[in-house]
Amino acid sequence: MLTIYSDDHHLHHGKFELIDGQLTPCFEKPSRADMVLARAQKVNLGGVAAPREFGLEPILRVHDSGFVHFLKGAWAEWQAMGRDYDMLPFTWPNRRLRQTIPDCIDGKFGYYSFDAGVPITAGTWQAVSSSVNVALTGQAELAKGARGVFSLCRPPGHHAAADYMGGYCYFNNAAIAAQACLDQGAARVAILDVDYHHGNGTQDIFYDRADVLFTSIHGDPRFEYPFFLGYADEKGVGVGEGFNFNYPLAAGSDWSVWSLALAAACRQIAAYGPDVLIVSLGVDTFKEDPISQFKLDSPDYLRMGETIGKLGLQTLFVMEGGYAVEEIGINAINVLQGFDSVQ
Ligand SMILES: NCCCNCCCCCS
Ligand SMILES: [Zn+2]
Repeated sequence: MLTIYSDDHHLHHGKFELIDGQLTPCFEKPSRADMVLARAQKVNLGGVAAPREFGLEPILRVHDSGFVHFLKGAWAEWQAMGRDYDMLPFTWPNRRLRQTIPDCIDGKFGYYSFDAGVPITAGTWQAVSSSVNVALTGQAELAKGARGVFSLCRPPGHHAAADYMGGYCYFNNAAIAAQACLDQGAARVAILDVDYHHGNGTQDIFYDRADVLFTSIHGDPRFEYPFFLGYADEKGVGVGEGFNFNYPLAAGSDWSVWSLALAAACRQIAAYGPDVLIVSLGVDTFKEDPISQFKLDSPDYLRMGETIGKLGLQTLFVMEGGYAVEEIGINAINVLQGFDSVQ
């Protein structure tokens, strides 16, 4: 399987995130993607290609222009205030507060984010733009007929919605790739989000639409981030009703439980009959993940890939989370090798 990868992700390396009351060194760090690339090369998964440049247009097909232009200009605006350290938001427009965009950068940052997990640094814009190009280059390979392609995106994207970032995510790489499929003539695109955390951003983007089926298996929002979306009763709205399926699972869930949810999601995907499948590939479901509470083990990822491969769909794998850095490469590439093992 071909891997699309850009070194530009090294330009984004936040120092701290706020977790459980403490400023903690960022779990979302460059070594994550380095380890995945190294594993892909070690097992000769296939070629590695650099992304092509697609510009802002495909991003603006999914994201609000005010949001995009805020992110593009944020660092320069911050520097102009004499600040040379990471940007972090700290105030958000909660219930019954005005949804008016302030002039002050701290207010704008809060308006365009939903948590403190999104540091903006000097290189963030370049890194997130390249991460989108990695996803779109993978999508272009699929459009040329590839059975499976791996877009090794970093930063991840599934927590980012049209007009807010969060959870280490800035632009929603998978959603932008899905929209590109539709803009190029696909009638239906299915997204399977296997990351430990609910893909709230991806759900939000497509919630009122029938041309994208969203399915997600994740930690139950009653106890797990992102807390405020991801319940099983979220089925879509308007014409989108019936095209959203959430499979929240209890802490401690292992393959025996997780695989049942995968089978259910695959039944929905097969019934939907998509032209293409996009997998938001997070491997923070791993039993040793430092911020997660599922119990999948490395061999389970081979079986995950096989199950997805048996759907018989052209599939774009878009890298999302996974924070056990020593094993992230083994686990992510196991999925792709499992997929490739299905003829
Ligand atoms: N107590 C854990 C807090 C986690 N905060 C953000 C997690 C983002 C995951 C991206 S896949
Ligand atoms: Zn995650």
